[in-house]
Amino acid sequence: MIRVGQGFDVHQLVEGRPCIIGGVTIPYEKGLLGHSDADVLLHAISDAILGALGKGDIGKHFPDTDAAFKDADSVKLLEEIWAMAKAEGYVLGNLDCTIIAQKPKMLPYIPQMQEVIAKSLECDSTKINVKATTTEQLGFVGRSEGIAAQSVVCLIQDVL
Ligand SMILES: Nc1ccn([C@@H]2O[C@H](COP(=O)(O)O)[C@@H](O)[C@H]2O)c(=O)n1
Ligand SMILES: C[C@@]1(CO)OP(=O)(O)OP(=O)(O)OC[C@H]1O
Repeated sequence: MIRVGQGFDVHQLVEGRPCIIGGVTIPYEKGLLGHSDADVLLHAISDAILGALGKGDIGKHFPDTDAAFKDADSVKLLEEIWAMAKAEGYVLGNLDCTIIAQKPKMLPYIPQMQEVIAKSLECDSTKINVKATTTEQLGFVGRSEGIAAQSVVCLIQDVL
């Protein structure tokens, strides 16, 4: 069986927080605000996988009211979600995602993000595509008030 899912997330950019996107800490004057490490890209990917599995969203599994997830490493959350997919016999077909950010420049960090994501999803990094775009200075992203990310995923159930 083939299942598809999509995910979308937004986090506010504030001073005094690290800028962690796709599991990579990017040097920047601001970082993303959240209950966890606020890794907007990994949250969009997590939601896409949960969507494909028909299992709700990241907040359902890791509530932002639970102190256990304060400053949580989103790589670990993604790995837990991937364990659910594996338990149902799925492998990753492919994953495509977009970071929507006016700043900072993502391009230099994308290969490293793809490696982190591929390791978490136990697949070759050729199955993972990360892109970035600005909003041409329009809207909250364009004013650098926040960063958004979206993702689509294709999961294939191993039916040997
Ligand atoms: N935060 C970002 C945004 C964009 N990029 C790269 O720049 C290219 C041009 O962006 P446009 O929004 O003007 O289309 C884009 O294709 C990305 O390669 C980036 O690295 N970081
Ligand atoms: C990841 C979780 C974990 O508590 O916290 P946040 O970092 O606030 O992220 P968000 O994408 O707003 O919602 C999911 C939360 O449950």
